[in-house]
Amino acid sequence: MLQLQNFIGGQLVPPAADRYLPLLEPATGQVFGQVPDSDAADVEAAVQAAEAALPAWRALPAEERGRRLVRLAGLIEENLEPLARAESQDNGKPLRLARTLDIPRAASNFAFFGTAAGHFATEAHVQDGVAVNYTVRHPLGVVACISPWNLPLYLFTWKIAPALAVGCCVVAKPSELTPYTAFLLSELVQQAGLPAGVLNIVHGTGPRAGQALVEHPGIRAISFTGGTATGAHIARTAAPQFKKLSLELGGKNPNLIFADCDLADAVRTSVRSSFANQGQICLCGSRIFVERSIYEAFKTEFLAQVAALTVGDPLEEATHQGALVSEAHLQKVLRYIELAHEEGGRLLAGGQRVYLPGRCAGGYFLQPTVFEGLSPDCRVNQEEIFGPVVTLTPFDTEAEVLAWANGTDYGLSATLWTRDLHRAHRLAHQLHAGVVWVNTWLHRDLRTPFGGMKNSGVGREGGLEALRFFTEAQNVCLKLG
Ligand SMILES: NC(=O)C1=CN([C@@H]2O[C@H](COP(=O)(O)OP(=O)(O)OC[C@H]3O[C@@H](n4cnc5c(N)ncnc54)[C@H](O)[C@@H]3O)[C@@H](O)[C@H]2O)C=CC1
Ligand SMILES: O=C(O)/C=C/C=C(\O)C(=O)O
Repeated sequence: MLQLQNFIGGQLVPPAADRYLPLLEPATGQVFGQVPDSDAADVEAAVQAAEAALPAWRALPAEERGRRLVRLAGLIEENLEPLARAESQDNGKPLRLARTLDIPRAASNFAFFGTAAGHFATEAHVQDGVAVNYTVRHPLGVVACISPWNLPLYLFTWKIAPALAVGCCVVAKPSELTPYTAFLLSELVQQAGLPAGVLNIVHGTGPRAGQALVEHPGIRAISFTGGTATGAHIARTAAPQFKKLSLELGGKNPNLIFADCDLADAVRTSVRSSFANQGQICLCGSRIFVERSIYEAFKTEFLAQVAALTVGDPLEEATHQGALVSEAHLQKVLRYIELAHEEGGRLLAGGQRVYLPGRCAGGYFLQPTVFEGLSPDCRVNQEEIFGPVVTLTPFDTEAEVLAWANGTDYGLSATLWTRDLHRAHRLAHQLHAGVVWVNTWLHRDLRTPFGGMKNSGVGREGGLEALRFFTEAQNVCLKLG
């Protein structure tokens, strides 16, 4: 049986306590491997390896660090198929999605930040004739990157790449539910010529390995993506040690669909933003507000396209909807479906667990689910479900829909559908969302600031924001004359 290992000091090593957790395939419910159940001893070894590697890594010219990261991007591209298969097996997502989105984006993350390393510049502030101040950005040192299960390699690399690019050494922990591609990355890291200890990967649970990592005094910064409750817990642990924090948390994202939109595009893209990756992307639009004059037309076409989504074996090319990540997560989403009924929602589509025949008989499948008739302030419209469940609500005025869109504790992303440019800008600036898409969704440019307002997070990832996050700014003031 497949047995994953930690990657510490350039070596694949078993966990110190020799304890393992089962690794389940969500599409079948079957165990297909074991993942280390690491603890504080493994974290200690990883931090020590990172500290030992730090002086040489930070001293390398940025272009040279960048070259190694670009090489790693190339190796990921060369291994697209095995990585995509591993991601699909581990997470339950359609193989097609892993092949076209997750793994290519993991390669882009390294290529982008590898290249960015050589373009990263600092500021100078000249006080005419008096002094010149210039900023030096020192790598923070050893940092922790903790990532979730929904986009495993995509988000794991999104954090690691900028940290390595600026000269930090990393101890990274992927989700214990989806560690397979991070393990495969260990092998590619060696081939890319990253020196031993520059990137260390410790597998295990949040409460044991994750907590030990967050608490470790040698860790100078934590970049975390995951649930809001976990983010709050990490912040409470890290704050007394004055660790720098980047928290990318949950969302309850609105789609605002105006009557003057391109309806066909709005429907097609809203189906994707509702159900891509089984609705398990923090950016998925789960509250769909439609201007009343086109509500029925939108609903009819939306439901027709939802009915055409195939829930099936993630390995099949025809599958649109794979399995949810775990039985526990499926049960959580099913409880929200019950709650939607209790809160007075009318079920328009789905609502049931799917039992597939054959290989996938034990898998965690759910129909794409649509409700209408729920008030904007009910729990289903307020809490992050993180699954294939969306609500439709008609609106009458811009002010009304803006209040509803902003009326949650979250503020990650929002999608506007309108041909009126004035309205698009007016509303975009008033939306409490770190990312606003107009007439598109999940259109990513890796240079842009990425992150959420309110309970959706602290700080921004992407481009210069990420490079700056992993550095300590120092001002040097030189008196002139
Ligand atoms: N980006 C997002 O928006 C995500 C949101 N979620 C939401 O969070 C809910 C809970 O999902 P979980 O799998 O429990 O996500 P989680 O937020 O607990 O897990 C994310 C990562 O944090 C680690 N972790 C957990 N506790 C930790 C701790 N005390 N210290 C350090 N690391 C820790 C986990 O091992 C994993 O690597 C989901 O139902 C979903 O609503 C989950 C994943 C991603
Ligand atoms: O950076 C992106 O393109 C997407 C990020 C998605 C998440 O952070 C998430 O789903 O948790």
